[in-house]
Amino acid sequence: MPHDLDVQLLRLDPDLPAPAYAHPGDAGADLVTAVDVTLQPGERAMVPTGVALALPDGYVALVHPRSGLAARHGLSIVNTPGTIDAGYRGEVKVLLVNHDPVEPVELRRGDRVAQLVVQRFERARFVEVDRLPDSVRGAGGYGSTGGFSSQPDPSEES
Ligand SMILES: O=c1ccn([C@H]2C[C@H](O)[C@@H](COP(=O)(O)OP(=O)(O)OP(=O)(O)O)O2)c(=O)[nH]1
Ligand SMILES: [Mg+2]
Repeated sequence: MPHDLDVQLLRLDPDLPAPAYAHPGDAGADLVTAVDVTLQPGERAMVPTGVALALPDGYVALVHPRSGLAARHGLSIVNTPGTIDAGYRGEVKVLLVNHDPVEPVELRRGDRVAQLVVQRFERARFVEVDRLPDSVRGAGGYGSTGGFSSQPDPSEES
């Protein structure tokens, strides 16, 4: 079990719950929307969560979608995962989007709309070189290893 990290939290909207983990061992603490919002198909909206944080140096909080809402309603986050920098002191906001092609998504103040994953990160020192070391993958990417095995590549059909 990871140790608990103290993260300073300011409740800007004291009637709303603080971010909370639903189960022991969960990676994401649920965030709620502070406002009612209805998203039409394809529509996006930036919703406030009623909280601000001061993360310790060397940590980041990532705003992830909730899979249940994604599966049931097509609700996701435009910039998933959103990045909350350690130095950010403003309100945590969630840029929601309704991916359902037909149904609107209706959210009420207090609904859990996203989850916050707090992680350590490394800060890179970018060391410029004239040539990168060889690797097995090389420059291959973007599907270079093939696609779905159930769908044969038409160029290989006889
Ligand atoms: O989902 C998000 C993403 C970002 N932020 C806040 C915290 C973050 O520290 C700040 C800046 O985010 P980011 O660096 O992703 O956006 P940017 O477009 O690069 O803005 P900036 O120029 O302020 O860095 O906005 C949120 O509240 N929610
Ligand atoms: Mg930025």
